[in-house]
Amino acid sequence: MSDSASSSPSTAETDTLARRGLMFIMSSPSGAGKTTISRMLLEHDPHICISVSVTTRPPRPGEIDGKDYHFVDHAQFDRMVENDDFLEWAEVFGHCYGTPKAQVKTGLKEGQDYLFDIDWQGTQQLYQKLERDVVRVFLLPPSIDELRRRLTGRGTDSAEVIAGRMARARSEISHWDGYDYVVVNDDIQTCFEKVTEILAAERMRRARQTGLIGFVRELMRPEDGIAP
Ligand SMILES: Nc1nc2c(ncn2[C@@H]2O[C@H](COP(=O)(O)OP(=O)(O)O)[C@@H](O)[C@H]2O)c(=O)[nH]1
Ligand SMILES: Nc1ncnc2c1ncn2[C@@H]1O[C@H](COP(=O)(O)OP(=O)(O)O)[C@@H](O)[C@H]1O
Repeated sequence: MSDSASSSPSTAETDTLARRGLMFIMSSPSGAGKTTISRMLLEHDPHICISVSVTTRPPRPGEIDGKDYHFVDHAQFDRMVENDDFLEWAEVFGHCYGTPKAQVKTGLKEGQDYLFDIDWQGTQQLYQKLERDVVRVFLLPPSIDELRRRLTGRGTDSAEVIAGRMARARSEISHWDGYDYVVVNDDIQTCFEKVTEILAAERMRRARQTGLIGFVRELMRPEDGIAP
């Protein structure tokens, strides 16, 4: 190896520079595809994990306790609120949803990224508390008709529940301007690629790359015997 190669930082070093984790929030009107995109991200990216919310909503068929949500009853949820166990919580569609505090705060310091599938109310609360760690992404459906088709096609909700979700869609969409990025989820693969690019760029933000100070100091160190 030449002198210049051994004294300059390698690509491997730059890839593993210490970095503070980020909170990657994805919101959308119900049915626009945030659960689908979240699952794709988690499957393809080993550096991000989901922040599993606590909810009083009953599980849907196929949902697993502890993986999709922590399913609790109202009394348990109220106790967690009283104990200040949540970073944020909100009532959506008549059920309570909350983001547990414990894991995220330590994980961020260790460089762990977290994905949040939460609504606009939770997004505002997290942004107020942890602004510099938060990246806010809003997904839009290509049309209202397509949103209805997706909610119906998902086959998890009754006609009444779907009508309720459709009725709320317009008010949810009205919060699009409280987000850093907005992506129209038309083709699923294209949407996934765009979301992945946002995540990659946000990881490179200077303020998040806590290892840069030492790295740059090393780059600027005068070489032995050569005056600066
Ligand atoms: N504020 C907040 N919202 C949440 C949380 N977990 C889920 N939500 C939101 O609650 C809403 C209903 O979620 P869900 O019942 O899973 O149905 P979905 O709309 O089909 O994903 C969605 O807008 C979620 O983003 C949370 O911890 N906090
Ligand atoms: N780009 C897309 N094109 C077609 N169907 C989609 C697309 N994205 C998601 N879907 C489907 O739409 C339904 C709702 O998606 P989901 O991810 O559950 O939405 P949300 O979590 O926002 O409520 C699911 O059946 C999903 O497979």
